Amino acid sequence: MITAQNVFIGFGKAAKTLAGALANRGESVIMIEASDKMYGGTCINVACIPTKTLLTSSQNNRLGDAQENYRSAIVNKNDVTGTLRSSNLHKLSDKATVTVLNGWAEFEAPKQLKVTYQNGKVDQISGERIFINTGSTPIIPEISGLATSPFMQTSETLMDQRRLPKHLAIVGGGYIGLEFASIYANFGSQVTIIDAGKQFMARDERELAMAVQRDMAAKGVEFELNAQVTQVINQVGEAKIEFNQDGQQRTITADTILVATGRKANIAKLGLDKAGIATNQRGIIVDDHLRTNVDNIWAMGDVRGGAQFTYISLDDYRIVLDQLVGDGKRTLAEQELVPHVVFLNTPVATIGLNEEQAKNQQIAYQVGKLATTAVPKAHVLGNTTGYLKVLVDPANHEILGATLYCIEAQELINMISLAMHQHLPYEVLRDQIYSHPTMTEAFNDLFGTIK
Ligand SMILES: Cc1cc2nc3c(=O)[nH]c(=O)nc-3n(C[C@H](O)[C@H](O)[C@H](O)COP(=O)(O)OP(=O)(O)OC[C@H]3O[C@@H](n4cnc5c(N)ncnc54)[C@H](O)[C@@H]3O)c2cc1C
Ligand SMILES: NC(=O)c1ccc[n+]([C@@H]2O[C@H](COP(=O)([O-])OP(=O)(O)OC[C@H]3O[C@@H](n4cnc5c(N)ncnc54)[C@H](O)[C@@H]3O)[C@@H](O)[C@H]2O)c1
Repeated sequence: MITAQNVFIGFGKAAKTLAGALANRGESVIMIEASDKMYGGTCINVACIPTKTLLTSSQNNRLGDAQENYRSAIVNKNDVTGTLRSSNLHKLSDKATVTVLNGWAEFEAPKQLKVTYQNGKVDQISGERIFINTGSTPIIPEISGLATSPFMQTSETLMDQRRLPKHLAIVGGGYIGLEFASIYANFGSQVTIIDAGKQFMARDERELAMAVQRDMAAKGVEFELNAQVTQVINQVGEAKIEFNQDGQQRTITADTILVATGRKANIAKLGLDKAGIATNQRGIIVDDHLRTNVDNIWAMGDVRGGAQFTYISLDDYRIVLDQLVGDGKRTLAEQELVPHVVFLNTPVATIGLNEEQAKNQQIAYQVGKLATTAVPKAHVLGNTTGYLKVLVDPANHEILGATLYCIEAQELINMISLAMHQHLPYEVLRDQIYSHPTMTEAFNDLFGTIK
């Protein structure tokens, strides 16, 4: 039996950060990670970092042979993820009180785990505290011929292919679908998004959705909305994808199908029932402090069935650390107002209310709007697509929300988020002295348009 004060299942964002913090306090830590290709977790190995690395490469590689550009981008992406994987491992494994085990963990009892290594060897582990951070996996919809299709890929497997798809059909037009569509269209694939939803970017205001759809279409991305895929027929060299759309049966062919229809919490084969840990259809049930129903067992990150973002997993670490070494006041409530970013050629970043929601909910607001083309730095960067829009409260002048569709929106949104969390009147951002030329200085003019 190997024992430690703190045992972590899964090397995710929350786990690795909390493990490091507890080890720095001299506590003993066991980190159990199923795959030696996943040290550091999903984000750095197969999700956020590789996709954003590929997006950058796809934007830079406009000349030359498309297939060769793609192949070298994959090699570069592997270099980036390999470097981060190694540094993430060493950040923990080099600490005196940390043991990293490479095997599959499952519960045998509330405080007891079994770890099975690749060679079949098994260790028994016990911990005073156990933290579950096992992440999520792609949902593969039950569509005849899809799961067994040799043309089917997930976000993870597609990024390991060194052959550029000729025609990439993406089932699902959410975060992953849109980001991969941008990347692969830039590299030169023909891309078709097939989404079951009636509305494109249903969570966002129509003005934004229409602008994004128009701009992606201009880059060659095709959209099939309100489309229920009924069957995949696998042929030599390509698949036929049949779908129902507005009462009509339609078919397209593609040599690669990316399934991007959401991700589900990784709770299978964890032995949660042996520990008596309660789950629902979304994942492990936790309270506002991320405690499961079993004492001294927490669940953090995607596995707890909340919003699936790395920065949410990181904040989960803060909530748990605060209980262990602080005053325990931090809860999930702080995660209610967070930015969201879709990383496209022109990124989309939103926070709080959009104008449609304010209207529908009859919330009083004033609006400020600026076309990206009015921002000098956008010209310097060579991308003047889009607009910036903010809503403010007419009574106290605080910011109610922002929709930024412009180059560098992923950075700008964090300053708006800060102002919202600090309850600053919008005039603070309007009258700030910003360095020049930057995208941030757009706030002088943007908030100057409030009326
Ligand atoms: C393609 C893609 C792009 C994304 N882009 C972004 C983005 O730009 N920004 C953003 O904020 N979010 C993004 N996300 C979401 C983000 O990646 C996840 O929300 C985040 O990585 C979840 O981290 P986590 O802490 O829950 O655990 P993870 O990082 O998923 O770690 C879980 C770990 O547990 C291990 N594991 C599982 N079961 C066991 C077991 N029984 N025993 C031992 N180990 C186990 C797994 O191997 C894995 O390493 C993206 C996701 C995808 C798929
Ligand atoms: N930039 C980021 O922060 C980022 C990037 C990628 C992924 N992520 C995270 O990963 C999660 C998973 O991403 P995702 O894109 O897989 O999920 P998603 O929930 O964002 O989108 C899923 C899409 O698939 C569609 N869909 C569902 N079933 C379908 C079916 N049978 N046929 C056709 N369409 C179908 C839905 O209508 C929806 O548009 C995201 O929710 C997000 O939390 C974040």
